[in-house]
Amino acid sequence: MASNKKLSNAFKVTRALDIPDDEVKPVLEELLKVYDKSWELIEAEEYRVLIDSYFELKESKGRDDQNDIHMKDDKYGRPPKKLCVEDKEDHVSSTRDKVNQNLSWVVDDNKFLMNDYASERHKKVHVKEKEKQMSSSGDKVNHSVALANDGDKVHMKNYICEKPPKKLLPKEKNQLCFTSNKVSQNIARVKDGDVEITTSTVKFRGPRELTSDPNRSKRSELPVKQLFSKFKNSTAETALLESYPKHKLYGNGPSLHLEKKTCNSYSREPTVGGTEQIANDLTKSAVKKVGDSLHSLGPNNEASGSSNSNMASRKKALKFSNVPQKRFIPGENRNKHWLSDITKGTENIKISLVGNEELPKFTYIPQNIVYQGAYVHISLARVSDMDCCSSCSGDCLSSSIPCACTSETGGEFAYTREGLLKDGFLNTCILMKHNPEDHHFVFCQECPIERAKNDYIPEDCKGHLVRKFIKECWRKCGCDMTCGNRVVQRGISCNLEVFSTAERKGWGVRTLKDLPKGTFVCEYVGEIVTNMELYERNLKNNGSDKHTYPVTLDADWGSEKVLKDEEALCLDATFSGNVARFINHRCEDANLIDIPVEIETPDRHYYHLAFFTARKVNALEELTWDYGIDFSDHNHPIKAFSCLCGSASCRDAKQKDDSRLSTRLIFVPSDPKK
Ligand SMILES: C[S@@+](CC[C@H](N)C(=O)[O-])C[C@H]1O[C@@H](n2cnc3c(N)ncnc32)[C@H](O)[C@@H]1O
Repeated sequence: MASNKKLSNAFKVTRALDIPDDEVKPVLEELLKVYDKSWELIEAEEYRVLIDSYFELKESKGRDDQNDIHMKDDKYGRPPKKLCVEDKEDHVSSTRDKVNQNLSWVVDDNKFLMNDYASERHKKVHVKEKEKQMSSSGDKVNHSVALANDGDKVHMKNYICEKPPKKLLPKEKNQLCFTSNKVSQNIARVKDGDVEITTSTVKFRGPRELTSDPNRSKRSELPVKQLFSKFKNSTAETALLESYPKHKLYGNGPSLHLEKKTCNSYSREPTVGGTEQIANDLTKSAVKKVGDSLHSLGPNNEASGSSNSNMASRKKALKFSNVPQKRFIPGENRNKHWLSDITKGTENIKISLVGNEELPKFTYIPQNIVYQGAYVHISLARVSDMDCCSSCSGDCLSSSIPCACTSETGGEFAYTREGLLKDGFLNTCILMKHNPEDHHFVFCQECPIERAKNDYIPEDCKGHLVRKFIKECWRKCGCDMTCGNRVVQRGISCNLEVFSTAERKGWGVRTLKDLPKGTFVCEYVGEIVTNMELYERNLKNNGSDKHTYPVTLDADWGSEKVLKDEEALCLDATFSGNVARFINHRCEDANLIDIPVEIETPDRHYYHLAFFTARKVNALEELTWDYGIDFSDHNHPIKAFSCLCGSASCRDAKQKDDSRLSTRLIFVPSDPKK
């Protein structure tokens, strides 16, 4: 359908609700930006997102207007008396642990200590008592951030007024206020003694897209003054976002992540790493030492020396890093969630989450990580010359002679030049998984699974499916990262979304674009635990978790007689994992297949488990894989869920039918007449 037609269809719906076209248009534009021009998501559920977004916008404007009126009531043009500390906490609070991000300045022995619990940074600046006042200037300002001190506390203030005050009034000094979704930015500098302080007045309009400006990190080098003059016509966020080094936004600290919002002026929850982070950094860059009085910062921007408050804030920060940044959810359905990037910037690509399930509680990790007892030994010395292609260069796939890394796949690369898994290889994997023959199973002499259940008299091994491996080039190979035999290690490149499934399976994953057969989607990432550790986790959990997230890396278990505990490994994404932890199960005809991939180590106790499309998958289709569950195994340590996959070959439905049938056969009363 042409866009015009789509536009007029959308207007038809909104007009029916008496919403003028010109008010709908900007909302639509933003949604299209966020959804990468995908109309399907906007059209879904009778334009639900559009309508919700519109009303949310309206609601937030209403709130803003009220704020403005409140401000104007003050005939002295002073900042409001009570500026919603509660609001701030409310907005910043995370949905998971109710941890709030707090940004405040505390005077500690005549020093300013900036506490930023989310980024775990502390700065101490010596300032004389009289230097604790900050003023801002600027005529067209209606939102200010300033510092106020009272007794032993100095707070960051944020208020709205037509002109920022020259001097903070004593009564206002105890107010901590840090909310806003609007207005403009102004930075003014006050020099007193040897300390130069910049105050900022901020106009928040919702963050911009952050990824595309290559000059951003260069700009971040600009001194504050230059920065300000460069951006004096922009909003604070624009200025900061544009000047902010990307690694700081998307770097190690998940909470440093800034996000794009659907609409400029949606009721803005001052978000974790959003508004606060900006103001934090504004202020950090703003407080500039001219003499010797500034405390030196450690390598991680931490103030040298530690204190109890440092420890406390560090603890809070650690807790906080697990928490997904909650975003607005438009409209009446307050249970609906939207996160623009669950990966917190750790993947190549953002992965959004939308839906009304309880928000997931886990830490996003883009790569597997050893929990405790697992033996994963990665070293170049263990990669023999036979196991790599050190004489190759550039892209191994461009050479007419297959390199040593193809030995695992019969002297042929597993991937095509287009980066897809070759049909032949893929079809064999699918066949082996779904129609395994007897010789596709191996049996361990002493199975780690049975051993974990009973150390003394383990039962016989139930068998493990023999798997075909892909082997990718790696560090000891002569080729580079563009090599066509390095697909999984380059990470996710598909546009994925976590969403709530209609079938009550909880969260699921869907693709936002069509995917051809053989596309690498993502790997299953989690904590690398030993089979024994997993067993103990399951015992502790006692089946109370609604959803479970472990996979066993048993593709090579049969090749060794007895595996040590630390070599029998599993991946558990319950507490830490990547997007794959949301992929639901489908019996037999799932559209993804999991394939073992050898990358860093030739020993097969540890390998990667990668998902490839088993057929062409259409945009918005849910992605599924067959967990390989035996629904009739009631002795399994993890109780199988009741399968809602809806597949015609659903094994759970089949075994339930079978058992119903056998029950009926037993209990059907015999006909007395016969
Ligand atoms: C790896 S998680 C998948 C993501 C999960 N739906 C969530 O909300 O986090 C596996 C859990 O999802 C649910 N699940 C997955 N596939 C299912 C299916 N076909 N039918 C019912 N529940 C399913 C089960 O609770 C299972 O323990």
